[in-house]
Amino acid sequence: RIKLKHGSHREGKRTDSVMQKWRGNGLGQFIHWGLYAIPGGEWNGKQYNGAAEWIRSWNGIPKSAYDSLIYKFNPINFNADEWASIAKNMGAKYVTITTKHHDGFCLWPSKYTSYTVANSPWKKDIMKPLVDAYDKAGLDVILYFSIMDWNHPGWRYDIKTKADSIAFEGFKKFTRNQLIELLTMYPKAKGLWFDGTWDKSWVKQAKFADELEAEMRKLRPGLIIGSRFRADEYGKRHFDSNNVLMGDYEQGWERKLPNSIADVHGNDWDCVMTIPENQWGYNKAWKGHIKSSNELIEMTAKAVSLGGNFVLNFGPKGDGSIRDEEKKLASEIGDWMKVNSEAIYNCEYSGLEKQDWGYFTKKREKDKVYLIIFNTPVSGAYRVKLPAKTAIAKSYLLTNPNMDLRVEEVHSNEYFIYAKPTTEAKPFVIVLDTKKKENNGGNNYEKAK
Ligand SMILES: Cc1ccc([C@@H]2N[C@@H](C)[C@@H](O)[C@H]2O)cc1
Repeated sequence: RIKLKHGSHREGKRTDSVMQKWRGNGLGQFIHWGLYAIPGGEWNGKQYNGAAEWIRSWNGIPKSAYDSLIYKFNPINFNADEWASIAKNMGAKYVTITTKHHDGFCLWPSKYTSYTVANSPWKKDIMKPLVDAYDKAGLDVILYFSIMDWNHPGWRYDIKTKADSIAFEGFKKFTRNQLIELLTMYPKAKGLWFDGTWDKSWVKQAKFADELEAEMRKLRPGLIIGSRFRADEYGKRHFDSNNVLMGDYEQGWERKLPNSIADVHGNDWDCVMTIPENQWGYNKAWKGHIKSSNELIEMTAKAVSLGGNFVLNFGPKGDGSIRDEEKKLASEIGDWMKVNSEAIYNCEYSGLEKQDWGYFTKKREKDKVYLIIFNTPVSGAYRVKLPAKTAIAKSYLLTNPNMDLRVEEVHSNEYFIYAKPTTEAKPFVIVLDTKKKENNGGNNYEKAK
């Protein structure tokens, strides 16, 4: 172990109730909204083929033209309650909302820059109605904040000269002021989701960032901050130089999922995911592979089966409305969650060996295991291997708890559960009530002949 002053200050999962609640959320909504939603990936009839929220970085749009989009921000169809109800009906338990993306435009009336909603035709604060609407709908709010800020004159990608260093000191103060401002103006926020922290200029600020994280945690006890915020004094990010997770959960799973429990190193984590291949902000072109609700439900199940949360991104249009394709997916996911969310909420990694038919989840602090079935074997038999001391007390479809399913013990601690797949091509859930095995090792079920 090497001595670190600015490495991780905590090992293992947080056990406090705020983190327990976060851990049990299972499904969240991400919102990417800002000036980039106005061009929507297109400028002067030309398509930007990168991610729409990065259009400012494209040489197809003059930077000054992009920056002047502030004078076009007037989302007449913005309805915070509608966004919150879409998320609630999808079955999301929390939302992560961009307060400021890389372009530096602030969705709140920050005192520390003029590049905010206050100086747009809209004039009003966007964050307050959003935080209040999601809170009223019963969803926790996490604030996304990009450290990298293309609008601030003090931003630098690296610090090479004395002038860079002086400019960046001003930028650091500005950043600290904005973060304290956000936590003060929106005290209901449960956490911060940091982005834009990969450049050398910020990676070199181990001491400053460590002290800033401490200041934020002191101001907001219980605040949830992920592994992406700060690097240690050797520039190590996400995991410090002793390979200990930075922050409260791992934020490395962007548009990808871990494949096995070994990939998550016993940490909390979230996976943030786009519906198209790689568009976070609104893009007029709804092209390439658009994930179906079945795919997104499977990603949610996989994430929860490996002890993480799945956070699905929505990119509202420049006028503040949410596109129909996203609303349709949210309601399809919600239809499934209305029936099956018992296998998602407050569930965790089961410790059981993955089987081909789908994913196991386990209810926290309960002897209840869920089989979320995506691939029905032609045999109609679902294989389950249990630890030696665990027996099956009861097995049934989540949608029909009064009808016991046939269970056959094919070897010791290995069973086939027989169930007819549901008629429509949608995943379904088998529940196992487990119990400790009596010492005679007897099961209630027939032994293999
Ligand atoms: C290379 C790269 C940088 C930043 C991103 C940002 N992180 C996502 C959560 C979005 O905000 C995207 O713009 C994505 C890829």
